[in-house]
Amino acid sequence: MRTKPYIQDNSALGYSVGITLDRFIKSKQDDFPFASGELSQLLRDIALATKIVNREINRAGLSNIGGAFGQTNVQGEEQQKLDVVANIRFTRALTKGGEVCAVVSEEDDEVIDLQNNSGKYVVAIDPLDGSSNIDVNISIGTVFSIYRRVTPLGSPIQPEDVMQPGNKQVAAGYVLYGSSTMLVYTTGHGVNGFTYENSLGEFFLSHPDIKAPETGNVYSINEGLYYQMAEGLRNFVCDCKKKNFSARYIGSLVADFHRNLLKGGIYIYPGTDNNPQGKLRLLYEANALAFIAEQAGAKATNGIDRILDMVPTSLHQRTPLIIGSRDLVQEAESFLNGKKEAFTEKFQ
Ligand SMILES: O=P(O)(O)OC[C@H]1O[C@](O)(COP(=O)(O)O)[C@@H](O)[C@@H]1O
Ligand SMILES: [Mg+2]
Ligand SMILES: [Mg+2]
Repeated sequence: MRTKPYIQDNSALGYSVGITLDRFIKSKQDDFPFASGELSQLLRDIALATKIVNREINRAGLSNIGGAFGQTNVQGEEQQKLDVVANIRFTRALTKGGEVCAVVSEEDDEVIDLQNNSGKYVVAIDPLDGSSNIDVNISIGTVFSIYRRVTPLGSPIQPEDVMQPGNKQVAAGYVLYGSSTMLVYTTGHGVNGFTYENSLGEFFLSHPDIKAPETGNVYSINEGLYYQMAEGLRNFVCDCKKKNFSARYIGSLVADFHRNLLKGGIYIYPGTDNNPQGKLRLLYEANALAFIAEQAGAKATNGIDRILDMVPTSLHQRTPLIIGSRDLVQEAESFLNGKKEAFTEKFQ
């Protein structure tokens, strides 16, 4: 019998779909020499829930799960039906997976104890980010952080399992439901992005080893808050205008962050006179994105401290967030701390 070696040739295909998320996760298990595969399985569970949520989002305009749910969450914000649906889908996937002992979710006032004391991991999640954009067909997201529990396996979960600083994350990621659906995650060994192929029902590696540009010319901030924020930040915003930067603000943190991560730019959600700690939540919004930002060479601060070093004091704690290209974040910090000459011409 004559044989010939297989030589991969994609030239006739037009495009190559490449490596699936599943296969990628498996290949990366070598990053954890003593790993038993549970973290890998947990990432797969999240990816599976993501596919289901993606389907729900896609057809929300045709089904009865668009619109308001008629209740407010613990933050006092009006829940959308998809907030609730996504919360159920993710929590259910994490419960069935068996690797997780507790979940902190934006949509639940208390920690959800999954009654699985052998689960090694704790997950903090914003099941649906940017939910005010759902009904107007604008990009939305999911954000998640994964921690290893610190108390012994088999014992009931304790506050210290849940209230860990961001620098203890073992993995974090986000999903962007945009013109395509993408899952971006890190396990502390760089950042990789996967694009969802609808008809195959698979995520494929499309953005390997993402590196954030060191600087950029995009600033993203809700300028309606201008007169309520610190003078230093106002001066920074004026400086961006003076430099003819582009203002880009979608109002979905994941989407704003993702654009700036790939193209260069800075995202700011400031503390204000009315809300000195801003709006974004430390445990399930800021920490995950800060971990990803740093892994991609970008920066994240609350204006004083590195986000990842903040020690949480409450479950739904908020924090100001300045995140994005390294040089721009440093610049904003300098303005905020009064080290830069104030830009005198006032923005009116
Ligand atoms: O409308 P604002 O005040 O600019 O706030 C926008 C921010 O609020 C959020 O929508 C909060 O997220 P949720 O939808 O998960 O509550 C962020 O995604 C976004 O960056
Ligand atoms: Mg959010
Ligand atoms: Mg949300």
